[in-house]
Amino acid sequence: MVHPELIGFGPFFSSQLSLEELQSSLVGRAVADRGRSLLVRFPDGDHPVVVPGRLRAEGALPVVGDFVVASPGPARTVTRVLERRTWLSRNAAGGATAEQVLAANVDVVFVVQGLDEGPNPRRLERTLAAVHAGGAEPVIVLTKPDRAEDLAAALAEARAAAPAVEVEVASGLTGEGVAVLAARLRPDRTGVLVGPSGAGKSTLTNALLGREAQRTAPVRASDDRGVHTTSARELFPVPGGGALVDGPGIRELRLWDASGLDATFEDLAAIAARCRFRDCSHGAEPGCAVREAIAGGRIDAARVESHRKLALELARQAERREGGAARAERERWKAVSKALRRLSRERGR
Ligand SMILES: Nc1nc2c(ncn2[C@@H]2O[C@H](COP(=O)(O)OP(=O)(O)OP(=O)(O)O)[C@@H](O)[C@H]2O)c(=O)[nH]1
Ligand SMILES: [Zn+2]
Repeated sequence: MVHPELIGFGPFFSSQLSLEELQSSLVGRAVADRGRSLLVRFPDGDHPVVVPGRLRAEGALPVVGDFVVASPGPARTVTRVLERRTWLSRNAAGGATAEQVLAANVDVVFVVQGLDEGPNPRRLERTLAAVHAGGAEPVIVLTKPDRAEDLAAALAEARAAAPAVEVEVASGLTGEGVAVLAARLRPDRTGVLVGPSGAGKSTLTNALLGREAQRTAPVRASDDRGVHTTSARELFPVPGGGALVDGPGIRELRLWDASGLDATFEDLAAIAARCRFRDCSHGAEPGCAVREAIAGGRIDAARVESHRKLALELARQAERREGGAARAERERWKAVSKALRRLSRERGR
């Protein structure tokens, strides 16, 4: 049995399932996450599911976009979260260095910036690095073209910050470019819009979903408290194909891992490969190809500086994280040696 109602369900996921699971109605996709409750779309309809504490302990909590397997029965319980193909994550708010996955199995991330403020290359680089880290395809979307002082210059600036990323111009107000973005979600890809407050994400989302402009989308599903409006991350089918994840908390992505950095700075990496020293800091070392490229106007000094800052930030994060892991390991060994001492005391008695 195929699952046409499970947008984005394909071979990557079906190969993780047994034949029985595939034929059951117990495979679904999480479509709404309200913090404490999770709504899952199954072939036989939407059901709120129970998420066992075991998954929390394993750090495998399902989020919007995840494909899950549930146990049968009136209260469906998630027994398994399928391996994610991609994800969108940020550091948990509040500065703790814990990763928070905002949405799973996202194919395309629209990185939105408003042309009233102009593209912000440094912010673009930071966001793109976070997107690349989760494996999704980024697309830069410049909104409010009517507010641009110089549209061509703005486009050039955005392209320079992300040589390998497509740049689109779109407006949810006039409808310009909306069809182009919608086409990127067909036939059944999952997209998400990220970007600073006021950039035009809600306006674009409404245009893509073909719904009335509104600040908060009413949640159509109901739970035991009845239909209500809430701030949840939610997956909406897009007319014409695909889906869009919408909801709070997807504003400013903070970096999580370094794997996205190289993809964002491919041009710099290519130049740095020609530095005489492999660990060149592009400071005072002789034979530095990067300094040469800056002097020759082939790369922007601000872009090199941005890369240096992001790399440093990642190194600090990694250090903090490893510090935490080392502490946990010490505690574990303390507990083990204490238990051993107790054991040997008891034996000695
Ligand atoms: N001039 C102009 N204004 C636009 C355009 N698109 C959106 N806006 C306006 O920009 C303002 C912010 O748009 P939103 O869609 O609410 O922005 P947002 O990114 O969702 O903001 P948050 O919800 O705070 O994250 C609104 O007043 C929109 O009407 C556009 O193409 N041109
Ligand atoms: Zn160098």
